[in-house]
Amino acid sequence: MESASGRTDRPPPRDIRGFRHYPGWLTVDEQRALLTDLRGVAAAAPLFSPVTPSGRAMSVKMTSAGDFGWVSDRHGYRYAPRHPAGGAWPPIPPQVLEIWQAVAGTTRAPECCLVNYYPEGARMGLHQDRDEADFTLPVVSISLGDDALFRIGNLTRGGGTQSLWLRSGDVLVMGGAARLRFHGVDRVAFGSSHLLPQGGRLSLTLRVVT
Ligand SMILES: O=C(O)CCC(=O)C(=O)O
Ligand SMILES: [Fe+2]
Repeated sequence: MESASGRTDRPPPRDIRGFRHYPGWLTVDEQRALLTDLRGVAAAAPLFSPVTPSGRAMSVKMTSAGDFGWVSDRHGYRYAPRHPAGGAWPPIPPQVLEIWQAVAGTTRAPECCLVNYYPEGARMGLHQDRDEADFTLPVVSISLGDDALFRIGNLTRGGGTQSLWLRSGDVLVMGGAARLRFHGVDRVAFGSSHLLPQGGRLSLTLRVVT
């Protein structure tokens, strides 16, 4: 079937512990177009360094698009209708919505597109995404820029894990019975991609929040 953007050769997914990995979903031209859209998002809603409830600064910088953005501070983790600086979040770019529609398997639209920027040395510890109201709906991630070593664990903390490299243009669907699996980013191979002039990695994660 032809996708909305006209490309007919989208790759089939690979199953890893119930997560669906689509290597090379986006062409390089599509990645560049997406990056242009994200510059617009970051201009309207600047990247910030979230602080965990325990007071530690996260190594990842974040912002969001959509009706809600994900924020973290001394008061905890939550979805918020406004950027910490007070403004509304910009709309989710149409190209991002198209990707969701192609892979998410739901008629609901995402309400949050969390944008994570991983500068050199940044990582994200193993965690579950459980601030959303309905775990029957997936979280979809899109990777841009440097390669990331992504680790998938279990439905509870501990136990064996499995890792894969997420590369620029890859899409990952975290849904179904795997929706609450622990996952994280152990490291980013800084300089492995030339997509971002300053290096580093961007991940977009799309979520239905309410
Ligand atoms: O950067 C990634 O690929 C994963 C991000 C993630 O797990 C999250 O934002 O909850
Ligand atoms: Fe996550």
